[in-house]
Amino acid sequence: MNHPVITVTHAAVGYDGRPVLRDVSLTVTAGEVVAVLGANGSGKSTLIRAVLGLVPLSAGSVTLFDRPLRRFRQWERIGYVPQRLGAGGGVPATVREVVASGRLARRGLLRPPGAADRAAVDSALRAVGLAGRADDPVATLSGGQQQRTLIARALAGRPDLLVLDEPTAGVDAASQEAFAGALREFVAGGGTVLLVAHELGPLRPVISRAVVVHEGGICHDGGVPEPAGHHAEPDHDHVHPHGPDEPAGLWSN
Ligand SMILES: Nc1ncnc2c1ncn2[C@@H]1O[C@H](COP(=O)(O)OP(=O)(O)OP(=O)(O)O)[C@@H](O)[C@H]1O
Repeated sequence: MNHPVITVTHAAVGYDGRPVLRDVSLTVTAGEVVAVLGANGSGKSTLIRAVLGLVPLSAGSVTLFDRPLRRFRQWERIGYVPQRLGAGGGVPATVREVVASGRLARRGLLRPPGAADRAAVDSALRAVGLAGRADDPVATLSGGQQQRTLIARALAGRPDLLVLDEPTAGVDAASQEAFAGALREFVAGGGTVLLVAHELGPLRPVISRAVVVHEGGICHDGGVPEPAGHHAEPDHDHVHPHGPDEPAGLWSN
């Protein structure tokens, strides 16, 4: 089960000549749920966008499912939920329509949806707890429910890898719980996840590994660090040693 899904080797990325990531190496293997953490502007989104080929590397390389990025063609194997699209903005589409659009890469534009498409859409809606809202316009949903709709859209494509940029930022608690359940189910079915997060909340038990981006590099790759401010909690008992490489304020903005 430890087949490499994402391999980033000595990657560097910059915008307009300004370096954001320098010499980043990271491997994500099948079945892992890897959280990318770090302060605002540290380069978390840049890292996952580089993995997907959405920003060019100035050095290093990326492989997806053992294929160099420039030769990777099986995009239907990847579900990507970018950072917040913003409010529905009056989009008249129903929840089911948005989720069904996640099947397009699988079935092609010109073929009408078949039983497999409908089953994938229904199961994705159930996974995120929105089966009861399927026929409602997305614009009538809360921000968290809209975010869940986008996650269901990615799941409906039956990807092998899900890449999510801050899927729970500003999302209500019920949606966070629903999302954690959907992720657990996705991974139980053999999926792999790379996600950017500020706070893990209900996702914490689902995360198998955390990567912390700091000053253009990865300063931690391993267990999920404790959130900043944890020491201030009244029941904190100081039984766990903190690693020497754990930067202060990891979770703060
Ligand atoms: N398209 C772009 N053009 C120029 N600079 C950019 C671009 N995208 C990001 N940056 C800059 O690159 C740096 C890293 O941004 P990035 O969005 O990767 O960080 P992040 O860790 O995901 O931040 P946040 O937690 O705020 O989402 C920031 O200084 C940002 O301003």
